[in-house]
Amino acid sequence: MEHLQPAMLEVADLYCRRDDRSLFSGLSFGLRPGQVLLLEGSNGSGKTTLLRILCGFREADGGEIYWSGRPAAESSYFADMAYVGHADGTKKELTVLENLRFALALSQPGQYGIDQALQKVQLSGYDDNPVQSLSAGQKRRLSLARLLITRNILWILDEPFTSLDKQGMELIETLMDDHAKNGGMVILTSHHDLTFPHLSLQRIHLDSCL
Ligand SMILES: Nc1ncnc2c1ncn2[C@@H]1O[C@H](COP(=O)(O)OP(=O)(O)OP(=O)(O)O)[C@@H](O)[C@H]1O
Repeated sequence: MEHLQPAMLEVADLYCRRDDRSLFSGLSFGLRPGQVLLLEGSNGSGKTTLLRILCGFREADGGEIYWSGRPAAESSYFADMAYVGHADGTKKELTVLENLRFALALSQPGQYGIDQALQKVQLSGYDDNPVQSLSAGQKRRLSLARLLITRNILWILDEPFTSLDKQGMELIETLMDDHAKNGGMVILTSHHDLTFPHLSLQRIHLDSCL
């Protein structure tokens, strides 16, 4: 029955060039609640660029993005998605707690409260630490806590496993799994192999989208 459910995110015929070089063209895919899409491709193939287009940070050179059947810009798309990129998106001079409160002030509350989220990402006890005193992996965990405390449907994650230890990598897989089971969607790039036994995992290889 799954195929009868319409795609909530529909990307149609997307085209992007950079410095007179086509990065990808004719790129089309759909994503339904509960699905995870892994973007693969060699270095420089355009994975980050595609994610930045999906987040609205950059315009595509052609094509359309639809959310629930409407053009993304005319829908709740930008309120419904959350992005975690290479920069961790936190303010380094503020504490862990201040950063999360700040994120919450800009968004609707999500599934977890701040304390619960910090516990989930194993940052309990770091509430009053300035972000600049955290390790790279702890900063990455904090950016994941931000996803948990705010309401969002689509997670867009650029290399989320970077800087994480084995336990942290398993944690992300669990969080993505839980998010998908709750009807969420995830688009991510990763050079790591993923092992989601239960997830409906789609893969797109950007090297073949020229
Ligand atoms: N700020 C920029 N200005 C000009 N060109 C850029 C810029 N950022 C990326 N590019 C170019 O765009 C192309 C795609 O880069 P992108 O970062 O999207 O690739 P990627 O697939 O994410 O690579 P990686 O696997 O190395 O992270 C590359 O050729 C890169 O040189």
